[in-house]
Amino acid sequence: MSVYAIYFSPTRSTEKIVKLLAKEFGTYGEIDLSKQNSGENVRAFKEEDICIFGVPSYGGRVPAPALERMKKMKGNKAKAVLVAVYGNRAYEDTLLELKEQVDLCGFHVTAAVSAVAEHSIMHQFARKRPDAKDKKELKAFAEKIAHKIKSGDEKEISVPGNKPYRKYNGVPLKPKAGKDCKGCGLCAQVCPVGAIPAESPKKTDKSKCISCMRCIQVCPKKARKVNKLKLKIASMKMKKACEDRKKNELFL
Ligand SMILES: Cc1cc2nc3c(=O)[nH]c(=O)nc-3n(C[C@H](O)[C@H](O)[C@H](O)COP(=O)(O)O)c2cc1C
Repeated sequence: MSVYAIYFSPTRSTEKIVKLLAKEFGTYGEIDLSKQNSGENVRAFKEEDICIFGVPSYGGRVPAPALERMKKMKGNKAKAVLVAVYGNRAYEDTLLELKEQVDLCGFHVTAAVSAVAEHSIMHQFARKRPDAKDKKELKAFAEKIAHKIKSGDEKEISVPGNKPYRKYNGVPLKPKAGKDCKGCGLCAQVCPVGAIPAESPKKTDKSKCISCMRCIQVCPKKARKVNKLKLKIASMKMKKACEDRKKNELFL
């Protein structure tokens, strides 16, 4: 039996949460779907394997590159645990969309989790989450999931979400490099969708950019930013929906 932490996680909150859950099952392998070439190879799993799939919610949906990169996986009835990580607004159809893809790949979905993490665009929402309370709760979720799997309980789960899925057209916040950019190219190397040309990393291809904010997070000079005014307006619009502390949930 092998355990895998499989995640799309541009700013690494999803990665942290998936690993926190995976740790409860012992040692685990990692598949990082944030890497541009990560969907190229066929990956086949065994029935006894446990795969923990984590994605952030983008507009209440699974980020398109994450879905695309899962398509060549062959579940062969391996057990899947789904994790939707969201920035304290809502995750709407994310778990349902993730479940449908994972089902299509031939996994058996045994549990699902929604978990709150600091908003990767508007950091004032869910700041510093997952915090100690979240971590304790997520650990308890993992124990319950492990118990379900160990006991051989194969009960199908249902997750919240509606069809047709919410429309998602991206967010109009595309990071740009300012005068502090030294052209080191680190952002171009790690961009999940190749939106930053390696030969001129000051530029961003807006048609490819998914606004994941990874380039801002990794820039050693803090030279990449989104438009301040647009960010402020977006934050004001989101304030009411994001203010109160949202909860983590377990679906077993
Ligand atoms: C483009 C984009 C769209 C987002 N949409 C939502 C959303 O609809 N609801 C929400 O609660 N959080 C939303 N968030 C916040 C992320 O889901 C959250 O910060 C998550 O932890 C980011 O995961 P990561 O750190 O693994 O990249 C969005 C973030 C980005 C970058």
